[in-house]
Amino acid sequence: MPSIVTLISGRGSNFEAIVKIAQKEQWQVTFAGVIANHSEAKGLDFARSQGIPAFIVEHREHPSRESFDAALIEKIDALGADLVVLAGFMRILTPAFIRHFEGRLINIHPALLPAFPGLHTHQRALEAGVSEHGATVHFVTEGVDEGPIICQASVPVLVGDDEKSLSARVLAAEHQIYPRAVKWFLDGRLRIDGNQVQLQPPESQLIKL
Ligand SMILES: Nc1nc2c(c(=O)[nH]1)N[C@@H](CN(C=O)c1ccc(C(=O)N[C@@H](CCC(=O)O)C(=O)O)cc1)CN2
Ligand SMILES: NCC(=O)N[C@@H]1O[C@H](COP(=O)([O-])[O-])[C@@H](O)[C@H]1O
Repeated sequence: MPSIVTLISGRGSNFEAIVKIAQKEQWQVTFAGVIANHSEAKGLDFARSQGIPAFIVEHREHPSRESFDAALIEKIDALGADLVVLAGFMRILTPAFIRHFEGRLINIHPALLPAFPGLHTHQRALEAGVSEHGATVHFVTEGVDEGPIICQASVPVLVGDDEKSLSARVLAAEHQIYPRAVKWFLDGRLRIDGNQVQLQPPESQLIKL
């Protein structure tokens, strides 16, 4: 049975959405563990409530990114991961980490990449005056938020939106598309052809909500 290790930094709502749909649809998958980069990550509480092993690898206790990432690799390998899911994980990962998990490391980004890579995407979208925003699931590569796109969903930016209202609308979209992308991976439907992700059998990778 394939196993997933999830990395979080905060509330872990994407992780929760994946676990709940996996339970509802009775996926054949093991959630081998959740790892947070600091102890205040509330998503650890949800993991514990579900009997999913929860761990903290405190990035502030490491002298370098390389040291932190090496500790992450050791923990993830000890748990066993066919897929590593970044879910609100807020640390840039080193080339060594990327190489170690290449092709089985995914992330959800709160924007329609390639628009708005990095942080503070909702505020930046509002400041840019875009009429649509959204979320992207992608394979993770050394470059930040540059990896091959697996799927996306768009949401409207409404008159009167602020960062709170827009982020909530995007987050609701994330909770729909991330579980879909994880299941595609688990079902062996994703192939990377150069920088393009091919889904077999084909279906739209721009998900209608
Ligand atoms: N090598 C890669 N690492 C990560 C990627 C990636 O595509 N390549 N995706 C990110 C997730 N992410 C956006 O989706 C993201 C997370 C964090 C940052 C960032 O600047 N982090 C700062 C610390 C910020 C903080 O602690 O609040 C940092 O690491 O110095 C940018 C983008 C996950 N990693
Ligand atoms: N660059 C990474 C990033 O900004 N991730 C974003 O963190 C939020 C909290 O996720 P969570 O509720 O799953 O913890 C989500 O919107 C996710 O897209």
